[in-house]
Amino acid sequence: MPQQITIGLFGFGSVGSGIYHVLKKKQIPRIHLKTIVVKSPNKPRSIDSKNFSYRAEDILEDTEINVVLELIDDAQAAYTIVKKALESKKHVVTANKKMLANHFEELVALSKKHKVSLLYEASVCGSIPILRTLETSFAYDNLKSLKAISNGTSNYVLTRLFQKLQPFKDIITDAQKHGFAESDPTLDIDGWDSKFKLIINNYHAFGVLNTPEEILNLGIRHVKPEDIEFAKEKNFSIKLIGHSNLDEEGLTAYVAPQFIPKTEALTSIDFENNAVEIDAEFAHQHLLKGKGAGSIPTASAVLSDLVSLFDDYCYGYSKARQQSAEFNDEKLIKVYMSSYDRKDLKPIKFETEILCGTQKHLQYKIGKISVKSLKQQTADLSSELFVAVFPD
Ligand SMILES: NC(=O)C1=CN([C@@H]2O[C@H](COP(=O)(O)OP(=O)(O)OC[C@H]3O[C@@H](n4cnc5c(N)ncnc54)[C@H](OP(=O)(O)O)[C@@H]3O)[C@@H](O)[C@H]2O)C=CC1
Ligand SMILES: N[C@@H](CC=O)C(=O)O
Repeated sequence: MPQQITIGLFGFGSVGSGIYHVLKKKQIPRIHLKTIVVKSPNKPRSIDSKNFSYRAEDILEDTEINVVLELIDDAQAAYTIVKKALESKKHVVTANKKMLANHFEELVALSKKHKVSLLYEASVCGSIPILRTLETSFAYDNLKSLKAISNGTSNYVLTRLFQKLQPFKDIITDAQKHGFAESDPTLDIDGWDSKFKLIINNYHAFGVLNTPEEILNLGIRHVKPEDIEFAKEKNFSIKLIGHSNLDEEGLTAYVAPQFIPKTEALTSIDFENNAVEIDAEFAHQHLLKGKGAGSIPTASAVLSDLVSLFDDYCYGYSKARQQSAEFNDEKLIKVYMSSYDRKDLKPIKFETEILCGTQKHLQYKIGKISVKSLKQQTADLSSELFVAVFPD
């Protein structure tokens, strides 16, 4: 158990500055923030520039620093930092889901080899303690499904679009101002960020480790006013969902917008809030909800990881040890797709076509298709097709 936590912090953006202020406010005994490393020497800062260094070695080669907080927006640079930190036997707390999803196995193995903790609660659903909950409360229950609204930016955009018609890019600008969006917001709106989070969730919930390449991610970029009108008329909301379902045929997992009946709890999750709906064999249904993005709420998850180091906390990965579920993308799902141009609907071939229709100038069709086929058929689409999962 470390007697003293001496922190080296990488990044002073939305999350990095958040944890700085939280630590300053809490003044926790035996926790000392020693060094902050950022990238750009000439950037205006909210605190004195003498607080900053620009050399990673100032943290990585400082033997007094025993904990690295990795809170930067560059997944490749983060990988290099985290790898070196673990190899130097420093504990790591990170919020970087893109880095984790791409290097999961290697980094977890490194942390075990060097007997240090690698914690990342903030990487999935901001302030919601989902990973700790899966690890502790559901470690020996059998999870049947996990549905997550895990991207605050997309949920913020959809909430605003359902409130009133407004330009998509103006809402993204607001999400950036609030510090919710990734530096590259296409990660948010095209479902990549949700996919990285789904990969992390799946490992803790089902013991299945997917690669980013094998998971379908569809986003909300092409949602149109008529799609929203259609949803409202039918008493649905539209949410971007990371959906994982385990049955005797294996684990089906994908990220896509979904039409959700207004009677379901997930429809009430608005703005940057996130939620995770779990269905487990013994515990039945649970819903965790809370702020999924933003400076201070995300910092709270970083803080909880940090203080847990006093108890030598590290993840047990019990599901990975217990289960050997196979990933299965052959499952058929019911899908809605729409475009102003009927030609855009043609290239996607359903297994079974159920319905074709129009909503003002919008053409749509609904049918059944396997997750695998949908992934293959939407891979190189250049059209403005909006695709969403439709309830059975
Ligand atoms: N924003 C949010 O709500 C959430 C973000 N996350 C994750 O947290 C991480 C940080 O996000 P966020 O705070 O929003 O990002 P920001 O863009 O607000 O800040 C990024 C920070 O990283 C620094 N940085 C970038 N590259 C380097 C480098 N090579 N060495 C040192 N510092 C570097 C930047 O330095 P400089 O200031 O000099 O430009 C900046 O301070 C990301 O992985 C993100 O996905 C997770 C949950 C929620
Ligand atoms: N960009 C992300 C930040 C938190 O992970 C989001 O919008 O959810």
